[in-house]
Parts: sequence; structure tokens; C-alpha cells
Amino acid sequence: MVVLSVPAEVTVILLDIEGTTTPIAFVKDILFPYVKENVKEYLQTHWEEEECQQDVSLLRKQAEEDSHLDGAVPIPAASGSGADDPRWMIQAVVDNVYWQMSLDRKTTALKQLQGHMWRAAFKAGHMKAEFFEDVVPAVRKWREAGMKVYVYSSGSVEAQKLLFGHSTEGDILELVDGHFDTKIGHKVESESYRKIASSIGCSTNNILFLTDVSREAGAAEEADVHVAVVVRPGNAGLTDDEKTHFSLITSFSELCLPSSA
Ligand SMILES: CSCCC(=O)C(=O)COP(=O)(O)O
Ligand SMILES: [Mg+2]
Repeated sequence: MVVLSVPAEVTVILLDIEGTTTPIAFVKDILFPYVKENVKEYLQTHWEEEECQQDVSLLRKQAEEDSHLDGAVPIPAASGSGADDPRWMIQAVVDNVYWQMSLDRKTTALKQLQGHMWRAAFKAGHMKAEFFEDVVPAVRKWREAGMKVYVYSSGSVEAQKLLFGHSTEGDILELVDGHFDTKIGHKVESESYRKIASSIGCSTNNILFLTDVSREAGAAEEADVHVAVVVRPGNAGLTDDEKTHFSLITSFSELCLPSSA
């Protein structure tokens, strides 16, 4: 087995979800289709609720920012006069969500709505999150060795907690010391990793970030975070340069902690 030695200064392991702890297929074939199939009905049912209106406001703000993009779908402003037809507004939101999802956009607005939609499905037991089989044993071992384990995903913190709280391995939320999402910044921006370190209360070089996306790994590395790119079945391929540049692992069991950890 290939072994990757974790540098002695590392005290925090920061985990991506999709393609790292969890198969991309679970996200693409279960989580995302659930949103596409149910978004219209969800909006119709919850339209009058404050949480739903906050989600729509955030999506509208995002749509304004996106207005210069090719194919962007606008969400009209609510006039507040009572003359707005909710059916028309709901259709605009549905079209916007479909457009964003067709591009796999990671906007906070989209991720917030998706998280709220998944909540009912997870809590009713209709969905259970999948984790690669090496993930839970490795995380338990790291924690026993004194490592802190955090999650940083484009999925909202609420969605992350749903996945860890309702998984095929049971409720494994207690294995995570904390969660970060795009509210702290995008995963391809190095500043996000500096903010995460500062929020945890450590230096960036105390963190080892595990992700399947080399652009995220590059951004973290620029902030002086240690990184390993996780190669899993179904993940996008890496270029030869990426394969040479980054440390690669195919299982969390390949990480060897320093003996003092
Ligand atoms: C709580 S993860 C749900 C999946 C998701 O929406 C997503 O965008 C995953 O992105 P990641 O940053 O984990 O690769
Ligand atoms: Mg990922």
C-alpha cells in the first residue's frame, strides 16, 4: 500500500465531501435529481414561509450578479404590490435553479435552497448519504490520535450536517469538529483557507486539506495549507502535471500520521 506521511505540524484535517468522502455518483444521481424533480412543488408548498422567501431573495440577488453571463435566467423583483403572480415567479426561480444546476454552480444561494430541500428527505429517511468505506475508520483513527477533523464543502453547512447525520454508516456527525461552506469564501480562492485557519485558531500550515479538485488543492496550497488530491472511482481525471505536482491518495487509509499525533 502506498503511504503518504502527514507532516508533523499538521493538527487539523480538512475534508471536502463530493469526490473525497462521498462518491460523486451519490451527489449527481441522488441529491441533484431530487432537487430537479421536486423544486417546483417545494416552492409551491413553502412559498409563503419566511425561510423560502429568504432563499428566493438570495437567488434573486445571485441572478442580478449573474445577469452578464451567457444564458443567465433572471428572477424578477417582487413588486410588493400584491399583483405578482406567484406561479410566474415560481417558474422563474425553477428556471434559474435548473440553469445554475446545469452548470454545477456552487453559489451560496443555490446551495442554501438545495440544503433546505434535502432536509425533509433525509429526516424522513428517504435518503441516506454514502461514504467511501475507508472514511469512517480513518476519521476515527485520526481523532483518537488527537487530530481535529473539519469539513469544507460547497454544500451548505446545513446540508453537510444532514449528510453526516443521516449516512449509511449511521449518525457520524460527532466525528466532525466543525463545518465550513462557501459563506467563508469559494473553495478555489486561497483567502478562504486563511479564513478557515483563523476561524479554527491555527496556522494554515497546521491544516491538511483533502479534495478531489486540483483547483481547490492549488488555492489551498497557495495559502500554505498542506494538500493531497483524492483519487476516487468516478472522479474527474487529472492532467499529467497535476499528477506530478500533487500528492495523491486513493484511500484515507494511505495517510500515515506522525507518531506524536
Ligand atoms: C453537503 S454536500 C452536497 C453536495 C453539493 O452540493 C456540492 O456542491 C458538493 O461540493 P464539494 O465542495 O463537497 O465537492
Ligand atoms: Mg469535491
